[in-house]
Amino acid sequence: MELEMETTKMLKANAVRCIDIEFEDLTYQVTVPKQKEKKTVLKGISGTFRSGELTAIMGPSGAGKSSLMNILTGFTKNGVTGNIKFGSAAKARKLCCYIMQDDHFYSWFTVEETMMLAASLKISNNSMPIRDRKLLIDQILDTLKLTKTKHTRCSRLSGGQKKRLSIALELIDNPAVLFLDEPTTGLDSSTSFDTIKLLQTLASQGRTIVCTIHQPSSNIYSLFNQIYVMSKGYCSYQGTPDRTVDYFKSVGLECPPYHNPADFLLECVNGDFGDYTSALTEAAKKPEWRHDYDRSRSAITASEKISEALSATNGKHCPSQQTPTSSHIYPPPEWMRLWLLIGRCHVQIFRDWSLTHIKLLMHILCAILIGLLFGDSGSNADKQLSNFGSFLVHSLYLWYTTIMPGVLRFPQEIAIIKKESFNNWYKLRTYYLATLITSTPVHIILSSVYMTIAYVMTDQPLELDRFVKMILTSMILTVCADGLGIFLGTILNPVNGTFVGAVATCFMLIFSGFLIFLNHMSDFMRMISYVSPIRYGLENMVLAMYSNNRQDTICPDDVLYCHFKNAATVLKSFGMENGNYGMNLTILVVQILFYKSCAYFTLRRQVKRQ
Ligand SMILES: Nc1ncnc2c1ncn2[C@@H]1O[C@H](COP(=O)(O)OP(=O)(O)OP(=O)(O)O)[C@@H](O)[C@H]1O
Repeated sequence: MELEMETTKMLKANAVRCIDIEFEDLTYQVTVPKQKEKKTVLKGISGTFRSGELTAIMGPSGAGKSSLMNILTGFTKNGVTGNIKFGSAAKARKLCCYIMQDDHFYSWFTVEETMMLAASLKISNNSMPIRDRKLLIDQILDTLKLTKTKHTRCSRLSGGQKKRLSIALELIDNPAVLFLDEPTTGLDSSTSFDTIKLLQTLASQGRTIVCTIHQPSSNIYSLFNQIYVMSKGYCSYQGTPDRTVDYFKSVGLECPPYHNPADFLLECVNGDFGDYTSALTEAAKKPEWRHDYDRSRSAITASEKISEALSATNGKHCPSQQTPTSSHIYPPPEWMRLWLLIGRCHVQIFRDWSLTHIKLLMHILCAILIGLLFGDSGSNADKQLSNFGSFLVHSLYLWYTTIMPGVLRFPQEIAIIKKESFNNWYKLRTYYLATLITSTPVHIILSSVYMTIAYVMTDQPLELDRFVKMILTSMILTVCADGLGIFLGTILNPVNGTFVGAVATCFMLIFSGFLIFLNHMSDFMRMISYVSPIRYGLENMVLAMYSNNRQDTICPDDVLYCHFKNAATVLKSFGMENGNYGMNLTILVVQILFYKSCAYFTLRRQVKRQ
């Protein structure tokens, strides 16, 4: 009761727009590899999900429940025929939100912070000032019994609290239609009941709420307004829970006394009492079993009727589909969302100390270790070959420590990105840009710290232009590694991504011009080496140190002959005398743009995938 009152209070500020979903003769075909004929997943099903009602889609595994949800939410478009109508709304997709089975949040944020950010991403300052947004959040959290967890980090919430937070986040902009994929999975019976009761309350205020559910208990089953049963791609029943037993009796299936009708229903469509699929499919088409039988005979629209009923019984208001909403909530402009997402990424970087602090510490320690290992190789004419080796170590170290986290970045976040971009929190390109804007400075800082320490410790010439060129090369090479890493992360799973990343790095190393000098490669092999970013990085480090009239290095007194004393000799011996620093840098930048653009398109493909 208290729950209902609070929800009503919240919704006074934001009236719900009533949207009925009607679909007719919906067919969905998929191509199955190695099979000539297409597989028909949905076989001409029809139905209506009314606003103000809570509908459960039930059926055995493989019946087509998720396929139906994905089609209605707009996730699946290919292979679908039939008509789908979302009331009178032109842009139906924008009115729905989809709460997926698993609840994914950024673990470093508290419930309140997550809600506040979602509110800022969904509601512009002009349509609701920040003070009102805070009030709205408090009301939603109160309604969903999450007030006590306001300052708890999302990762520490229980399963039921996570589910309620998922719902709370989507309630911020008061969607007209909510789809939920198995909202009770993983919850105990009491929490499951509370969750469905909450959905029932939210539906009774005018929303259209549709969820898939497996084997609900009898008390949960009775909370639904409509049950839509699917079996083998057909609709086997669409009616109220209380008429289920009579319905199955009409086709000769008698429910034993004291048996949960939901269990009986599943046993029937599972074929436990024989194959009744065609009998049930035919019976389900009869209007008298449909839950909206009376309404379909009435002249007034369903929404108006619900609106009337709600006004009469609960005093709640549900505007007609033709009437605009009483309150206008506008999303903020995309640049504002970009700003907010940059803020979120920054907070995440600083709170996830493993991401930045450990990396920084490792870079410092490794630079010192490598510095100690190579000693005065930068100035000692007898150690110039080792100095060349140190450049390869720098290139490889920066490349490897960047590409691997890159491979893992998006797979970890894909579920959150999918959820947030699908539910219109932001456009994918805004999110992608925000991650690039925040991650690039981190790579620049980390590579500069590493290279500065290594440069000084290996006794390289203390000339500003050479130092700047060295730092610039290491920065660009690091950002390039990040580009390839995220590209691999968007096309491969983490296991394959790390494997392919490691193999690609090995080949880039082979073609870098150190293990086999560029002038020792055949023309064809040298052409392949032009693909390797490590080649350009290494060549640029060598050019930064040895080109532009570099003074001879010092040959120690105890060494008779130092072949690499002269910088020109070094360049000639390694086949880099014709190298062009600016050109190499440009090629690296082009590679960065290529990898990062490809990564965006592959990420978009992944996000759009079911
Ligand atoms: N893109 C696809 N390619 C091949 N088969 C598919 C595709 N999409 C769905 N199917 C097949 O269609 C059938 C229905 O799948 P769907 O996921 O909709 O079932 P479901 O009722 O949601 O099952 P569950 O309850 O186990 O999640 C399954 O046999 C599935 O393998």
